[in-house]
Amino acid sequence: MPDLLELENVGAGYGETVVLESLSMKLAAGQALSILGRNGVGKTTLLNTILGLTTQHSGVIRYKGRDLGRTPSHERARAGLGLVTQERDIFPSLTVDENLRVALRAGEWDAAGVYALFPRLAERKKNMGNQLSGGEQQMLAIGRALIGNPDVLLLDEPFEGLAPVIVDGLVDAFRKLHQTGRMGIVLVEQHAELALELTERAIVLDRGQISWQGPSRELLGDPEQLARLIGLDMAA
Ligand SMILES: Nc1ncnc2c1ncn2[C@@H]1O[C@H](COP(=O)(O)OP(=O)(O)OP(=O)(O)O)[C@@H](O)[C@H]1O
Repeated sequence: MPDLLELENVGAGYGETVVLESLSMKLAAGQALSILGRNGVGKTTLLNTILGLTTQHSGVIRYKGRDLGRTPSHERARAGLGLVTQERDIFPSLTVDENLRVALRAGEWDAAGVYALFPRLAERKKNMGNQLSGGEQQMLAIGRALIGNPDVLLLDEPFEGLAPVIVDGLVDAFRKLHQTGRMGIVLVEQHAELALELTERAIVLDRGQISWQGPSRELLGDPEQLARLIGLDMAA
């Protein structure tokens, strides 16, 4: 069986600006992968590149064995690549329920499934998108990606700026998704230890290139190397 997602020597950026250089990675079905690194090293750019939202200068991105080439981002989304951005992209004047249903794509996940995963969203069903707390917005953003029934879920710093109790709830949801699903998950995260605990493999980026990749467990068990790779302040 081919890997779900494979990048081979991918170079990408914004217009002529180069951000990522010769980056190669693989993601199998059911696998979760952390993308770690200091601020500005290209983590978001990597997710955007997979979704076709940047300028790809070189290399190949294969999804289910097929070269995505110049496939536009909306087609990549329709084919099963689901991105949850840091901005969350909630429609402010639609209700929670409407925000969810606009993204519906037939499959295992439906609104009932999302509400079961995030009961808090069920209670806010009729609230407008602009009447939600940060944590509720994040649940809705993830729920909206899920209801699109993606085969690959790309999460850009989903725990950023949220209260610890909310993070705990999202972490539980992440574990459920990972344990039960066949989805491949790519998790960009500043909280390195947490990300390493949640995933099997990790990639560390440094100035647009991979400075380390391997089993998450290995990096988790070597705090000195982790601190060297991503900085002391970010390792915890
Ligand atoms: N739209 C854009 N146009 C031009 N350059 C950009 C754009 N977005 C990001 N960059 C640049 O690309 C580089 C990588 O940014 P990116 O957001 O991918 O890093 P990051 O690792 O996700 O950072 P952070 O952890 O702060 O979110 C940075 O130098 C940034 O200034």
